[in-house]
Amino acid sequence: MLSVRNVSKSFGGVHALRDVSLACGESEILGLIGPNGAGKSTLVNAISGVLVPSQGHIALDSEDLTGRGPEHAAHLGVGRTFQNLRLFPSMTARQNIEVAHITCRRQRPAVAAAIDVEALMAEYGLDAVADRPAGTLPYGQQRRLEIVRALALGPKLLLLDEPAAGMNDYESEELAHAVQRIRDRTRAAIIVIDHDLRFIMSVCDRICVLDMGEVVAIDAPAAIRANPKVIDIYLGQMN
Ligand SMILES: Nc1ncnc2c1ncn2[C@@H]1O[C@H](COP(=O)(O)OP(=O)(O)OP(=O)(O)O)[C@@H](O)[C@H]1O
Repeated sequence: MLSVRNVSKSFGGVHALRDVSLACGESEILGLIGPNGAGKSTLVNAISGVLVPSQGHIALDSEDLTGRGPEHAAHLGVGRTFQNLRLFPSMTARQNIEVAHITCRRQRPAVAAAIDVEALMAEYGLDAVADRPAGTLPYGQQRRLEIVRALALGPKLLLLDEPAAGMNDYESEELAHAVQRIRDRTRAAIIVIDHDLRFIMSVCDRICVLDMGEVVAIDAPAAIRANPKVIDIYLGQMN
């Protein structure tokens, strides 16, 4: 279980996160929404060790993640995708995935043994392009490759930063099913950031709304839709 306790982060005079607390349990899909600049990416960066919080604590099960760096987070089973893709472009698709699988094998060999990299690539339609450099693949395949790479880490916690960006309705519906399948199979805790409210409402068990670095509400999708503060922020976009 992920626990974020009283986390704040400032960049100079900008308070990107103010006293944020939340939890995400095994097999839970938690959405993270909020207007541009609300602090969503900052929170995910703090959880994945990319940023050191100015205050507060982050833990996965009993292991402290606070400011320990992205490698430490990966070793503990925090997998993530990025808003702007961050694959190793000159390595092949398979090599990108193997790097994550090796990390898992080193730290959690039993988990790694249960992951079949070839089967994962086939499931996500990447088997035919496994030997092509990642940077030469079409955008949609690169997005799927990032997800497969995160899965090859055997994540206990999976962070998906705008996975539906640039997708049409059909693709985002497929993605919603894929994310739920991942949860059912891996029992990972999953945090999803996205601006596509329909996607978020359909895929998440609970949703956390951030605004100006603060948690406005954390609740089930139906309650979020009916929350006056949230409606105010989204100016009627909820329905
Ligand atoms: N490295 C940085 N240096 C200075 N300010 C930053 C930095 N990263 C984020 N900020 C600021 O912190 C605030 C929160 O930004 P953040 O990117 O976390 O928001 P977001 O909710 O992810 O927004 P978006 O939906 O546009 O991606 C913004 O005011 C942003 O300008």
